[in-house]
Amino acid sequence: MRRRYLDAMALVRKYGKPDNFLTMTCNPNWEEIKRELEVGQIPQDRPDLAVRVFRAKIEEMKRLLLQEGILGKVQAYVYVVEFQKRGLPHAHFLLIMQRKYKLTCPEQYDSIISTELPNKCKYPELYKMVIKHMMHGPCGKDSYPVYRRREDGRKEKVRGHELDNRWVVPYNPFLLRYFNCHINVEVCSSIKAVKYLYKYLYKGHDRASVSVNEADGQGNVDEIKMYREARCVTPPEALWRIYGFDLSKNSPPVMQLQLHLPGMHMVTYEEGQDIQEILDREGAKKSMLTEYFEANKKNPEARSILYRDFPEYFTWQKCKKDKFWQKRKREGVKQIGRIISAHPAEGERYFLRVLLNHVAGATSFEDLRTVDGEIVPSFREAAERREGYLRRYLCIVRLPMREASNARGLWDKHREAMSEDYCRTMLSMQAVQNMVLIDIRNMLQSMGKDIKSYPLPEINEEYDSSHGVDREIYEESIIELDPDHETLATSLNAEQRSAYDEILAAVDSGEGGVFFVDGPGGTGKTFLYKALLATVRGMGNIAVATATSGVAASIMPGGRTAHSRFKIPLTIYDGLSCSFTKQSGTAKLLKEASLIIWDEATMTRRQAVEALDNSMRDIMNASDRPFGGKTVVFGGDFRQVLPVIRKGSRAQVVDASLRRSYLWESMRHLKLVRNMRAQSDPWFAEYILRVGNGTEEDNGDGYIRLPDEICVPYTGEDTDLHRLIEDVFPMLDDNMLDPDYITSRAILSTRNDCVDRINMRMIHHFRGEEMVYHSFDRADDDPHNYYPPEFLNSLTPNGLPPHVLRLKINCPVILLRNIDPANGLWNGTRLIVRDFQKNTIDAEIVLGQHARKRVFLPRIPLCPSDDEMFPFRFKRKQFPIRLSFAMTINKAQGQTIPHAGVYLPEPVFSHGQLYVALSRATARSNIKVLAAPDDKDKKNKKSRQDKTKKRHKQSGTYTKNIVYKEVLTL
Ligand SMILES: Nc1ncnc2c1ncn2[C@@H]1O[C@H](COP(=O)(O)OP(=O)(O)OP(=O)(O)O)[C@@H](O)[C@H]1O
Repeated sequence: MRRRYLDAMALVRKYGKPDNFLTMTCNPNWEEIKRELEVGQIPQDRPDLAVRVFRAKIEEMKRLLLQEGILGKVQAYVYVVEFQKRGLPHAHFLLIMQRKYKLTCPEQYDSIISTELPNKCKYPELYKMVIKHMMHGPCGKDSYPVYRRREDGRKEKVRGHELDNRWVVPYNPFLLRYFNCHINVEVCSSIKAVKYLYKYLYKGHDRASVSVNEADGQGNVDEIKMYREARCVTPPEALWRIYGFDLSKNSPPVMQLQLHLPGMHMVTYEEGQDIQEILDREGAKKSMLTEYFEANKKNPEARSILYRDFPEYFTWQKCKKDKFWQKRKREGVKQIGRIISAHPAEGERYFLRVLLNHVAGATSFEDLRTVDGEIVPSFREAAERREGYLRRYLCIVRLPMREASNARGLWDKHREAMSEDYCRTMLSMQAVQNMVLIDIRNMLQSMGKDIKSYPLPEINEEYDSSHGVDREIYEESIIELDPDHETLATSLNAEQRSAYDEILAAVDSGEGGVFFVDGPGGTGKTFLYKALLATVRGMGNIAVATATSGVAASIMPGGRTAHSRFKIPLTIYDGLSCSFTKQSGTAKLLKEASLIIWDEATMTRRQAVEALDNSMRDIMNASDRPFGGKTVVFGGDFRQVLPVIRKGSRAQVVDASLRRSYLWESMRHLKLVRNMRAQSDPWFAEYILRVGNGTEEDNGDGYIRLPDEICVPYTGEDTDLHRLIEDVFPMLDDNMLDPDYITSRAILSTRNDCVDRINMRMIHHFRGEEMVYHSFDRADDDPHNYYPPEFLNSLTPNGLPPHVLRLKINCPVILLRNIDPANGLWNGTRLIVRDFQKNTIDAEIVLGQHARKRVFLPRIPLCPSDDEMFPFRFKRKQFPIRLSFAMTINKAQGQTIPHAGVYLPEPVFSHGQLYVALSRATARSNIKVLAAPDDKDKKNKKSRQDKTKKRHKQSGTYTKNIVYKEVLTL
């Protein structure tokens, strides 16, 4: 079964790119079947009779689709007949059309798929069938286009409810009329939806028959035979006939509708014309769009018509003196409008188009930006606010931070608003409610919360497309394969290739193996992981991608942090196990997985890796084999900073590293040496590597010389820091609105207090009004109030936001918690603040695969890690962000910072810090370092003076480099 599913996926990949597929779901009409069988009731003991009739109908449907080509010529197809436990069969089709017959624009969708009540007088039979079969839906999926659903005021009473076009399940009039049963036909443009179609293969239904076919092996239906038999009907003809259009005429013309931001429409003029004259000309300020607004102002009846449908009801009049929309005298004129396209990268113009395509009746640009009576600053925000998704996120999901008991009230109050998007894709009320609840459940789950702790309505699991499959496995199965990644394997270099072959040999043999891919930055570790993931997933197997940090995890498709994926407990000790049970979805996922990847393993404590080993041996019932005999690939670079052990000695730090694990010896070490990153400054790349390896010559005290070009001269004055800031953020005033400028720069330092100092300075200079958010701090187990709030407020533990968070619009921030990994909100995600709400911050993700996404950040209670060792349980309620003009070197590990500054008022204090700080840059020209001579060594003042003297005698700037050579794998 699985094989067939994979074959189907292969077909989709082969023929489906880059556009879309048609999916169909058919349920039998029992009345019809009983009539055909000439029975009043289908005998309980003879369900096969009904199935036989249904099958015959499916055969007929195949004939129409594949031979007659009623929806267009089919390149390849897959169909599944599913027998549910209740005994009701369903048929599902996936059709991949030949290139010429792919549906690429809304007009084409609308010609094949209808989501409207047909004309009752013209097509009375079809009308009845739509009411009977198509007014309730299986369930909504994403990746489908938004079909035309005119709000034409027509309603029908169905099962006691007044329903209008919004309640019509997408259907094809011809097929519905022909078969008189529920047939949902949709266009989908994502592989996700195809996977959805096959979900029951995982669900393990009693019986299912699947057929996967390339039309005739060469990709053609037998056209010659069809031609001879004169049965080939082109799809528009078949459909026009049903619609009653005149076949002799061509399809209706398309009118391009202007699209522009306020005051930015085009004006035509002739060479030599006076600019002022052109601007003063009558009608110069008018465009189709501005006049659409005007028409809406003047004609109340126009307000139910979308801009793109306007040409059907109005004609565009343009003469020398004036421009306007005039009401058509004749109704029923087929004139299709199409709003000129806009690419998402165009930002506001794109969102303006999205709004125009969904909102009818706007009377001005401002009106379009009005949501719930409030004018929002941008079209983007207006478009997003209209999405039920965001409302769900805001309403319930940010609730864990408030009292869960509010949930029911909020649900009742905002249910409709939260359902907007699902209502649009049309479902029964019940289905909409369930889909929304399932979404909320998933969002909560990704934040580690359980919907059951909220007094919300019960979910009917039938509506969950992952129903019956453990969520972990379902999520892995719907990871989209990037076609580009499938070809990576062919471009691996020799070292990568040999690692790739070895790892895959372990996967293929089923014997398993544990590997450590050892390579400094730029040697193509991520490249190798991507190739491995694509190959293993492409074979239909499960590959689990994880990394120690969220930032690294987000680069891999389907990547998760190792802690969340493996459920590694926060408190780490020897002999630890993961906290999932043998029956859990996580255990099943890991058992099924053919490959597990854990990147940046050098940054985690060995006990976390050992916990995974313990649990894997347990779930695989193979106590004598590392990781229970799975293929597990670790990766990392021991030159980078090691796991943080608060106040830990060198021996303790080294002991916590993976290098000291009992697993180390059983790992096969695969070295990557060749730097694959384009190098503009090879000397500097070599230099950094020497710093990391501890082979750069020092002055005898562990101090190494920094290249002169990168140093900001140290004078001991406050102006030094100012200079560093100027170097890293040149002309800040002119550039502060440019997100690329802001996020490609940061100053790194060793300690939080230095970082805070720089951030304070930067935000002070940043233009705009300041918003200050104070945290609520408390000590949970302090009944006698030993720790007053002023004291708690003064604490700045690692990983926690400050008590006083000062922000301005457009300032950069970094997220400190994984609050919604599925939507790119990791610990380490970099964002730009876009607006302030009362209890949320509106921000935009600026880097990585979720870049440009707008998100709302809630205030949440945060606790410091156990390492902080407070004698009480400290809780701070604050937005989980910090300013990120400056950040600690540890936080910068894994971040891309093309223009970095390094501020070392004190020398680095742990292994790998200098290497990590310097290696953020790729050339001497894009890094600046301000390093103070060491004056901390107060114990031996004299020796310090001697050393300083000695250092001063040496020309150039020296700074400390700490390398624990015992962990390196040179
Ligand atoms: N075989 C290859 N062919 C072409 N480009 C490659 C190859 N291997 C790596 N690259 C490119 O080199 C650059 C560095 O690779 P990659 O990001 O995989 O390295 P890395 O070891 O993961 O680095 P880091 O640890 O700094 O993230 C990337 O731009 C990548 O696309």
